[in-house]
Amino acid sequence: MIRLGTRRSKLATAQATLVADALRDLGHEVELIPISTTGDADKVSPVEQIGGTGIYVSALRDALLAGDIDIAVHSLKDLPTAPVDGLVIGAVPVREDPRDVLVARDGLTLGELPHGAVIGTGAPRRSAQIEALGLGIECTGIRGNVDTRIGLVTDGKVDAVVLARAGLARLGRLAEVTETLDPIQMLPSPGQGALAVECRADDTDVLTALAPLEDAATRAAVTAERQMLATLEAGCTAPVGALAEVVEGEDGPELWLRGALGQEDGVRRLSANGPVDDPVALGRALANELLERT
Ligand SMILES: NCc1[nH]cc(CCC(=O)O)c1CC(=O)O
Repeated sequence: MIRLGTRRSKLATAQATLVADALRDLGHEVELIPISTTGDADKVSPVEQIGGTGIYVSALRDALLAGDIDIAVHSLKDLPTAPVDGLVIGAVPVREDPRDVLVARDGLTLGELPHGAVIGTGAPRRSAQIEALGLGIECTGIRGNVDTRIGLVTDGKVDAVVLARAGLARLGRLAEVTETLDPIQMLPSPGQGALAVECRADDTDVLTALAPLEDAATRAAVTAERQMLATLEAGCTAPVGALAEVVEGEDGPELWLRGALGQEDGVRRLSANGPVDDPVALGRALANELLERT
């Protein structure tokens, strides 16, 4: 029996169920164990104020280390980049669409929103990239789950919200999307759309069970994105967008990484290519290039 720990939100439960079903298809018995996190208990305070995105994962990690659960399913973008002693990401399954989407009133796109329109988003990465478009669109901080955020548009509290396409896909709510944002304008959060299945580093049975869920291309991409973030975090606190993809280069597959760094006077964007088997070097190099030009 594999005990799978999950947050209680609809999205977390949907993601946990995806992993549980994949493991059951492989012949394993899986039990879902819901766990409450600080991020779920306080849905009002800005995430930065109550400890950053790590608030969503620390309770799950504690349960893993205590042996109360065997695996934890996280949205990779919510997982802090610092490794935890005794834990590893046992599998990174194939990624959903990593892009952000707009859910706007009256079916509007970003380009159709009027000057002075208000977009609800609590993510500095999203507001920095929207403001850099120079459209006179304002961003206002919001929190809450996907239902709450879409409800703000339906109730006329904001003109639009920006959400991860992957979350809406997993909740069966893609019909609400009014525009999928091109990464040229809106680079997603490092790891967005990907899941991390975390387990104890010495749990060989579980590591063996998780191996078939692994997608090598997704692992390479998110490793580059997260290394870029980790290197930038050491050098600044500005908002970061990143997206890596395995593309067909002249000499076979290579990794293409795009990065965005929010600055006071706009958003700096750069990209770089590198070998698929060294995503860490690529992420570090692009981060250093972004920092050098700061
Ligand atoms: N910050 C919360 C969060 N964490 C993961 C997702 C969506 C799923 C994903 O990106 O994998 C979301 C919601 C959102 O940003 O719209």
